[in-house]
Amino acid sequence: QFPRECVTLEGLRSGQCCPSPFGVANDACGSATGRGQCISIATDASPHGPQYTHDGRDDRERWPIRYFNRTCQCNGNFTGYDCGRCMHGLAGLNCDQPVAIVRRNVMQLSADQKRAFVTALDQAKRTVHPDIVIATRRYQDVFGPDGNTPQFENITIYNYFVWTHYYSVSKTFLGSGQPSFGGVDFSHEGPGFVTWHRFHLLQFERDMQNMLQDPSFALPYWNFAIGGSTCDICTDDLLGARSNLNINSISTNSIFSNWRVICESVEDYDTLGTICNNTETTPIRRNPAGNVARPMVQRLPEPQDVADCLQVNTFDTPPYYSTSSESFRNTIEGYSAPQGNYDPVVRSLHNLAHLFLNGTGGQTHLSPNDPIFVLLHTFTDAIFDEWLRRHAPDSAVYPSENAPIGHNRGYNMVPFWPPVTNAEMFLTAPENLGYSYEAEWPGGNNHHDKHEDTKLATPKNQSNSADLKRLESKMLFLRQEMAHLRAIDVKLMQQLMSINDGIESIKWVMEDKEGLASRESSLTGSLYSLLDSQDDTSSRGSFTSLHDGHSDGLDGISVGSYLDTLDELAEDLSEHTSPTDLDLFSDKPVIEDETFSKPTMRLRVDSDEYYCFG
Ligand SMILES: O=C(O)c1cc2cc(O)c(O)cc2[nH]1
Repeated sequence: QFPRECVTLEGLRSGQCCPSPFGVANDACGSATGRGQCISIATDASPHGPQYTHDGRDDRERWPIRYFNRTCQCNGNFTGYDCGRCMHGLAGLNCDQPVAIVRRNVMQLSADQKRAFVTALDQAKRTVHPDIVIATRRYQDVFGPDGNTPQFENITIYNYFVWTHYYSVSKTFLGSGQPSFGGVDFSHEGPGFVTWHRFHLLQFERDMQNMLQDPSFALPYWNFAIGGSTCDICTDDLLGARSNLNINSISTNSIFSNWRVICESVEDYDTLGTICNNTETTPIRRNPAGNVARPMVQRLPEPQDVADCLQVNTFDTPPYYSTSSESFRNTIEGYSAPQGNYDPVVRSLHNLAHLFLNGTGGQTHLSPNDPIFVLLHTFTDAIFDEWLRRHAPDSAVYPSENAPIGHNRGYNMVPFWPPVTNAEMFLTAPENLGYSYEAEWPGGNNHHDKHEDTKLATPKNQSNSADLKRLESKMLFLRQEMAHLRAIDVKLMQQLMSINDGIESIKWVMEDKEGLASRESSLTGSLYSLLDSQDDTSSRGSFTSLHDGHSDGLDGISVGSYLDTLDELAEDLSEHTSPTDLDLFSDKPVIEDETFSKPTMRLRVDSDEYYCFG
């Protein structure tokens, strides 16, 4: 939640968190190099909805003002709590090199890619976050029992991802002996659901990129809209199969069977007023499709549910809550039916996917402990991004007031640092946030037409389209190869002409030496006739079929013919020249960058065209 260097006594008392990048002393936000400057934090002053009735009692109100009121504002493409990093999708010293981050269907990754992803998650579970520490006490106790010991703790990268979710959904503590207030949720049941989870993933992806030192690392997604009652990603090469010994556990063949959850003691936090920390307790529980008491959550969403949801035109509707009807946000979140109508008994799409998991992943304070959360939310985010692309909404459709606390457009999302508003995540991802999804959606650009075919790509036709993409890139590769071959073609042609020049010189020498009458040059004739013929019976095979509709005019030249020609020339030369004469040429490779200087000549390469070299 806060950079380690800011949670000193001095930092907390000053309310300023403007570190210097790269360990340089006294260069707040890298202002000396123009990276950024330390500014006052703006917070949302608009009224929130009626759900929260305890103003003044919660550290998360007007986030992050209870802890800090000054932060770095970064210039240009710089970002981060100290302006020491590049904005999403950019890399390099000056943050001016684009990096393509493509989030792909996890089922379509190769075995190596799957293994690398699982291994990276496990590394994140064990690696202490290099920059961020978490508060382990509410603000009133954060200076410790003696008032001089800030109550912050290290946390691993993955556990930080879990902790931020827990902190955003936790209840408002109202004092010992009083029940905590549960009518508050800074990341669900409001318009901020999509923007909060989007940033949550972005931050985690960024942490993973830094950990792996790979700026192109991309989180994959789980297309959970496949219907049926099978968790297709619950296999040991991915998120873990079911244990043979315990229906609620993950197979010991999966690395995730070793994971232990954090934030489990929610009753303690709520009664004692404490906060979850990095303490790991019990294994992940998961029993996909196993909630027999609730048959409606025993099946995954259908492909058609996604197609329907994408056609809900309005981003959100009053009261901007889990009771909103005809709201895209409430539909993708899953409190409405996929067609948009609110129905209190319905659980669909995102909510349904959570509840289907039936265990750790189905409880809001715990759910990211199950790494399926990551993939479930990347797919949710992919749907959100597709909705943004299709409907191209004005930023004003995101409510600026009267949404539940934390969900107004200008609210800084809790508990992220540096402050980031919901509005900043309400933008199409490829153009504004530096990542995209490799996903197939129904109907292409048919977003406003309810009558067109809007069937979501099933895993089968998704894999067809991935095959198509692979085929396209193979074709691109082949075209490049062809261009390369054409370049070789030209060089061969040039060398042939040089050889021809040489032959002409030899002829001269021989004629001169032997005083023979001038005769018709069989060699030159041979060269010309061979190039004319483009003979498919060539012993080297013909390359004339290379023509691909992207002609640069050289496609008709046959490399095979040139090589044949060279053979014949060599034969001719051996017949008509002495070894001494051949020595003139023998140290020249057939393909070499440098060409002999040669007179301009026109060379016929097929019946209609002449090419000019010289
Ligand atoms: O009951 C629901 O609808 C429900 C459960 C659940 C768990 C979770 O982690 C979420 O993020 C949402 C959610 N909804």
